[in-house]
Amino acid sequence: MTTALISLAAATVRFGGVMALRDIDLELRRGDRLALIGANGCGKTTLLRLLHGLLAPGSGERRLHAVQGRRPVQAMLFQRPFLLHLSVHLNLRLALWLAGVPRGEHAARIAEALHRVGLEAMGERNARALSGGQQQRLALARAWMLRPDILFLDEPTASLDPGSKREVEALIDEFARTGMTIVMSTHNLGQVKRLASRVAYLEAGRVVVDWPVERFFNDELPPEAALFLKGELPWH
Ligand SMILES: Nc1ncnc2c1ncn2[C@@H]1O[C@H](COP(=O)(O)OP(=O)(O)OP(=O)(O)O)[C@@H](O)[C@H]1O
Repeated sequence: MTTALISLAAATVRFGGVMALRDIDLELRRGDRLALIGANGCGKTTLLRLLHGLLAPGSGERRLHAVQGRRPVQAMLFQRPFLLHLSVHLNLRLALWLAGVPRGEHAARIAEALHRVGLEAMGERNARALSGGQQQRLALARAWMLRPDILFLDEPTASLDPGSKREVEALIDEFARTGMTIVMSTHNLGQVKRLASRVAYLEAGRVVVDWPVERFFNDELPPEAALFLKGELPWH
């Protein structure tokens, strides 16, 4: 049986006069690799923030379900990672400290995470002086260290060159294979095919389609979603 991690019921988010999300019913299940797609301003980032709990719905409901009797651990990765002008090690140590991880575990967790993303030689470098791709890998290491059940990613490869994009995609794929549930927004349909198991297409704050990835690319879509796919979205 697939287990629900987060449920949204008739959830609405409004920013002043802007209805960013309307009447969203969505269930995130364990093991999902959910891609959120749609035009600029359709509500993808707002939906990520709502699912993550950074925003509360103005009306409707968000429910977080327990995983083996505990609250699921969540982490979020932004398009441009937020890193401090400190060494790679200190950036990671700070994240562990903020998450309340016992001090005795820090060194091992940091070493494992840096190894996993291939940055083990960079520990003493200033995090802000790393390349864009390295910074995103560091942000993935920081998320990985917290052992999240759910990882939210907001256009994680948008500003990266093709090589760095491939490296970051490979890491996301690897994380998902360990059982991590993934929710990501993207403008790249190739990336959706490579990484997602499920696709939600949004338009003007509504979820128009929420289908398994094979169905999304093979079945007849509602006209507005079909029109969007025919547009000039990149595939690489
Ligand atoms: N903090 C905010 N204050 C006011 N309006 C906001 C805020 N955040 C988002 N919005 C508005 O809500 C709508 C949805 O924005 P959102 O950032 O979720 O879209 P998006 O699909 O992620 O866009 P993009 O593809 O450009 O990143 C837009 O009209 C946006 O201007």
